[in-house]
Amino acid sequence: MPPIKLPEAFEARMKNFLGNNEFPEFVKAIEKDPRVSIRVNPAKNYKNQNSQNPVPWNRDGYYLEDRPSFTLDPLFHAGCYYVQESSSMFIQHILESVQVPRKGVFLDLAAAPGGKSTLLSSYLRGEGFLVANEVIKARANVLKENSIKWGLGNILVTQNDPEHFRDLEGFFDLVLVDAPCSGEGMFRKDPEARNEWSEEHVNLCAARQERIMDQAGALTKAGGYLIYSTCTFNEKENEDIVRFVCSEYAYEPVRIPLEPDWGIKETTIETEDGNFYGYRFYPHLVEGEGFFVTVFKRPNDALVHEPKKSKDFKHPFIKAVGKQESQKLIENLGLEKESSFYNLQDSFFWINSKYQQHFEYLTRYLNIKYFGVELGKYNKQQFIPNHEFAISILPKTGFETFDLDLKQSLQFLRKDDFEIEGLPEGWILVTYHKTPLGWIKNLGNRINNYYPKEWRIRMQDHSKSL
Ligand SMILES: C[S@@+](CC[C@H](N)C(=O)[O-])C[C@H]1O[C@@H](n2cnc3c(N)ncnc32)[C@H](O)[C@@H]1O
Repeated sequence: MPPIKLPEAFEARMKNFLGNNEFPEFVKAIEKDPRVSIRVNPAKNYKNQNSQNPVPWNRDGYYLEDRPSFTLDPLFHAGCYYVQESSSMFIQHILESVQVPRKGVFLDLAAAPGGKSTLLSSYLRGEGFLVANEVIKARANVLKENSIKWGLGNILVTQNDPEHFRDLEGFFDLVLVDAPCSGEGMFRKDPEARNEWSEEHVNLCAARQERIMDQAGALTKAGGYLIYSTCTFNEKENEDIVRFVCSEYAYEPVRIPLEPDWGIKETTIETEDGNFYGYRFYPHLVEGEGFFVTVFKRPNDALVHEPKKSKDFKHPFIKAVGKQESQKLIENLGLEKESSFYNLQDSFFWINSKYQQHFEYLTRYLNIKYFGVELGKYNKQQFIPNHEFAISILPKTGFETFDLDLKQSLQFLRKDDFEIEGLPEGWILVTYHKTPLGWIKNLGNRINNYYPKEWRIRMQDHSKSL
């Protein structure tokens, strides 16, 4: 099939922007196959086979030689890595070079499907807490699934319009807005995006980005950082939005160190408040897709919004678990002392006590889809563990484990029935290469498979996996 033609107006603008020498290189690169890359989850037990091809700006990122069948790799379902194009992984280089404190509360305002949220979650590790928000319901469900698979338990998934954050001015240590955009940088990876492009759509996106940034600009606390990114090339959605933010809010520029051989282009953006910096990723210069990112710092004398501590936590659905019952959970499940528990219906959820106050405060304002780790529930005296608990990085002491081979793992992930000789009776955590996949229960005469129905894999063909 002939490639989908690039929109004429887009071509004319890019030619003007890049110049006659560079433009043909850009077009040639767009017609090539995109480079597939993954970002490994450092909190999971994963032996990466691709360490010879690292992404230069992210120590967890690796290029693959071709596109394997991720669906048929159990470790993909176990959250051992995330398939993410490499330019987006630059966010980690920003966090590390600016040394953004890990102890904070971060917000990813436009988060689905969760590529950048899982990166932020790894950066925060056990120290900080992330609010991953997505306004569109179906996309928020995908974000929830990916947050659960990543497994660190430091994410609060919300489904809100940016406007709903208006009472949280000055609350967050870092706000990331990976804005919905016209997607010019995805013309290679997703050629259909070329058909959806028009000058009007660019203008529409720019107007929406202004609306989002008008809210987002207020949410960063004094000394905190605001990161704005898009996967598009035009200035209306990039540099002009940076100027808009500067016209609305007091921010300071942040310059990010680059290695010349990375091919990333720094642009200087003149604003009323001096020069800011944009980082542009072009497919003919970097091993990645089109991307733009800029970093702002909130002045130290700006607002700091501390969460107010209330004695009794009140929420229409979420209930705090009392001291005695919490102690029982800690002992029975072998969890750390610094654990706080909540009930949603009869299910128990875990969060790290370090961010209990922030979490409880946020529940007043936001529409919550998921938080921490859903552990399971008690049926009489018996604990019924949840899948979310199985694939989290929380310890699962006291449970039997059994390592499946590839065939058995795929049977488990398809939610098929299967038999294994010699298993003890009761709940068993099944693993693949020692990484948890989920629960089975051996009833003696049969084995029940507790893999979530809605996540089961349907692909039968056993072709090349990672
Ligand atoms: C570029 S995508 C985010 C990708 C994500 N950060 C990642 O790395 O996986 C932009 C997201 O913004 C959401 N969005 C659309 N309209 C929005 C709006 N008005 N306000 C906030 N987010 C919006 C889209 O549904 C989409 O999920």
